[in-house]
Amino acid sequence: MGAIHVDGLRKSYGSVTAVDGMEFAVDRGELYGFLGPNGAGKTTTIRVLTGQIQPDSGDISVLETDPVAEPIETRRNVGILPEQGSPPSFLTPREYLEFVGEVRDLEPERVAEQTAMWADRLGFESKLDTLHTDLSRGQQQKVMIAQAFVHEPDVVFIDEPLANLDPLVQEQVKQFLVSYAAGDNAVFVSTHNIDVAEEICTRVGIVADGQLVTERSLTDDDGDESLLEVFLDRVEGEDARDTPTLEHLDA
Ligand SMILES: Nc1ncnc2c1ncn2[C@@H]1O[C@H](COP(=O)(O)OP(=O)(O)OP(=O)(O)O)[C@@H](O)[C@H]1O
Repeated sequence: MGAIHVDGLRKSYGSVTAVDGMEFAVDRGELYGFLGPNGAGKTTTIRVLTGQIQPDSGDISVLETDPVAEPIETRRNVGILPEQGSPPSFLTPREYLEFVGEVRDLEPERVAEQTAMWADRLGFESKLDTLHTDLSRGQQQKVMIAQAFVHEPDVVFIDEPLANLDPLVQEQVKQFLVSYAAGDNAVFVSTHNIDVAEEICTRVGIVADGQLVTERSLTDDDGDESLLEVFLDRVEGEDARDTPTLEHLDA
């Protein structure tokens, strides 16, 4: 059984169909890239898989747990770095990571170790006791990365992992994600960044209009086309045909 399994997933918000028959599976050891344009249904899929919202239909499992029937158990097992998430403004990074450790039933010594390790790895030691409200957006993102991994989960869902980070930290985070997946964990990364996906992912699923339109292995020889070419062909090509041109406006 894979780490993540999705079959026939559907989710609408009123009259808007966000996810429309999504299907894929991710194994341990994979760094799976979920690549698609704005509004393709990536965040909605992650929110369903992490038990934050209920789907309309579909068979899904995460580490052999059903996120619909057991949302709390699912969230306990996984790490989540949400899109546009930020740590509570009224806590410091140290306090927030202690809180996360408590919620996740970690020993205080383990949390202290993890906090020191992450602060060192991402360079926020000097900010450990500063309120988040006084940290930059990038510094807050570093704390959010730390909270996703503090309990060393077997599956991690990450929405745009490199947003707001400087190039040096981006490199460190990319290398960390690659090594974390190689340690028999499943890392699921939603992104718009084709270059990053091509650089770090073992496999990529391209999403458009709430469906997986194609998948590509980046470890096996999977054709001559670059990921950008595959993306443009399968996604932008369709959008481009629908995009009104000046000639349409003149007509
Ligand atoms: N809470 C909501 N209420 C109504 N519609 C929503 C809601 N959340 C998302 N949608 C709609 O569902 C569709 C899919 O949105 P979703 O956020 O899953 O896409 P995405 O691929 O993550 O996009 P982006 O890359 O822009 O973050 C979009 O049309 C969006 O407008």
